Amino acid sequence: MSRKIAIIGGGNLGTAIAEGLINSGFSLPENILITKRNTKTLGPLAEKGVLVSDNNEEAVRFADLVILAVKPFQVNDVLGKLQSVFDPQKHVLVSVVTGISIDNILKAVGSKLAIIRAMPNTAIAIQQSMTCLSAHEVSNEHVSYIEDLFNQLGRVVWIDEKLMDAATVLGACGTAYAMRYIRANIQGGIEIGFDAATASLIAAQTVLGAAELLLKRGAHPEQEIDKVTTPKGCTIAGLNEMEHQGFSSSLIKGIVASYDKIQKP
Ligand SMILES: NC(=O)C1=CN([C@@H]2O[C@H](COP(=O)(O)OP(=O)(O)OC[C@H]3O[C@@H](n4cnc5c(N)ncnc54)[C@H](O)[C@@H]3O)[C@@H](O)[C@H]2O)C=CC1
Ligand SMILES: O=C(O)[C@@H]1CCC=N1
Repeated sequence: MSRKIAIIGGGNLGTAIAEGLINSGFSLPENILITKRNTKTLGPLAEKGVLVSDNNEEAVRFADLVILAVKPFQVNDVLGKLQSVFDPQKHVLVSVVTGISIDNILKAVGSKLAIIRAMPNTAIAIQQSMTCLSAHEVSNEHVSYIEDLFNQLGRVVWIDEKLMDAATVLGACGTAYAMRYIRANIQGGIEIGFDAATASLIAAQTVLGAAELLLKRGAHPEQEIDKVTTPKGCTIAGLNEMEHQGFSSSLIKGIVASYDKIQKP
C-alpha cells in the first residue's frame, strides 16, 4: 500500500492527527491531504506542506487511506456524496467518529470497503495518544498498516467494537477530565503560594510521573498511593478530605454521564 492519507474533517482531532503523522515522520506532509469546508484555519498545516482542500472527492481520489474525522451527524451526508469515489480494491477507511458503528458506515458508503474504527485522543498531535482500534473482516495487511500508524502516534489496544463508546469516554474524553484535574491542582497550588506558571509545571509533571509509574510498573494505583501516604501525614489527610467531598464518586458519575450521552444522544 502506498502512503497517501486523506483526512476528511480538519477540526480539532483531524488537525491533531495530521500534526502527529508529520511530527512522527510516519508521513511526509505532501502525502497528507486534509479537507474542511472553510480551509482558512488549516493555514498552519498548509505552511508545513500538507495539502489542503474543501473537496472531499479530490481527497479520496488522492489517498488510499481515508481518515474520517467529522461530527457524527455529518457522516451520512459526507459519505453519501463519496459513494462513487470509494474503491474497495484501493481504499481503507478509518473512522474516528464517535458513536457511529462499522455497520452504519458500511451502509453510508454503500460498498464493501475495509473499515476500521479508531478512537484516539488529542495527544495524538504529540505522539502520546491512547488509541483504541476495532475492525471486522479487514485484511491482515490493513490491520498491520493501521496498527503501525497509530503505534507511532502513541499506544494502541484492539477492542471489541461494542466497547467503542466506553473507549471514547475513558480514552478520548479522558484528556479533558485529566486537564480539569490538573487545573484544580493549579488552582490549589496558587492558593498555597505558587505563581501560576510554577504551579502548572509542578501539577503537570507530577501527573505525568504518576502515570508513568503505573505504565512502567503495571502496578495498581493504590500500591503507589500506599508509598506516598505517611501514617498521620498530610497526604492521607488531603486524600480523605477529597473523598469526603465526593472525589472518586464524582469522577465515576461523570464517566457514566458521558457514556450515557453517547448511548442516548
Ligand atoms: N476532539 C476530540 O478529542 C475527539 C473527537 N472525536 C470524534 O472525532 C470527530 C471530530 O471531532 P472534532 O475534531 O473534535 O470536531 P470538529 O468540529 O473540531 O471537527 C470536525 C470538522 O469537520 C469539518 N467538516 C464538516 N463538514 C465537512 C465536510 N462536508 N467536509 C469536510 N469537512 C467537514 C468541520 O468544519 C470541522 O472542522 C467527531 O466525530 C468526534 O466525536 C473522537 C475522539 C476524540
Ligand atoms: O465530546 C465529544 O463528543 C467528543 C468525543 C470524544 C471527545 N470529544
